[in-house]
Amino acid sequence: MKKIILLGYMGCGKSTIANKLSGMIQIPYIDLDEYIEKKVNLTIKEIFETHGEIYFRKLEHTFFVELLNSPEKNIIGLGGGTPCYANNHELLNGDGVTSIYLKASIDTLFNRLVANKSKRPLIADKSAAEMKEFIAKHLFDRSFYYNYAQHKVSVDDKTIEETVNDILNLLA
Ligand SMILES: Nc1ncnc2c1ncn2[C@@H]1O[C@H](COP(=O)(O)OP(=O)(O)OP(=O)(O)O)[C@@H](O)[C@H]1O
Ligand SMILES: O=C(O)C1=C[C@@H](O)[C@@H](O)[C@H](O)C1
Ligand SMILES: [Mg+2]
Repeated sequence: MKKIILLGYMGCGKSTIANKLSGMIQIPYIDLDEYIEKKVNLTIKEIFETHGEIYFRKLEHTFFVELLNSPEKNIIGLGGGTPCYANNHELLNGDGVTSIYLKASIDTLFNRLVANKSKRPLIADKSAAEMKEFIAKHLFDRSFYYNYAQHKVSVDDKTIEETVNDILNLLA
């Protein structure tokens, strides 16, 4: 089986869905953000604060390529911005990869992120009104890259189990 890559905007459910899927199909899940944090022994927030976003994007590319080149079968959950930098979108169609965009509407993302923004440096200091505007613009810019995924699964108004089932059907 190919490596399964889940991508999409912050809060679309990559970590939640990947964890559930991993348990069901018995393939290990690696979260790229967590992988980077372990490799450099800093949280994402600390990397942004200490070294800035450009440095983070370089790390993100390096470790994404490292994971793709590893021989293990696994599910890789990307960071929300991973496909949008360093030509990472081209890697979504490489040999040995099944890439799936978890597509969420602005409202779904806003509702999930508004109460849970502190670990996400790009939105941590925004008010609710600013966040909605930010998500709308950002999602518009990023959709171009997300659409390079081989498959798209809509997550709006679905339970975790329903989304996982949609993915299992794609993989069948
Ligand atoms: N049906 C659902 N599917 C997935 N996640 C859901 C669902 N309903 C609520 N959530 C919640 O949405 C929030 C965001 O999910 P999660 O952290 O998995 O997103 P993410 O895409 O990994 O975000 P990030 O890119 O910031 O790591 C979590 O609190 C999760 O519990
Ligand atoms: O959307 C983004 O650009 C980000 C999403 C997170 O997963 C982290 O990778 C980081 O906070 C940047
Ligand atoms: Mg996550």
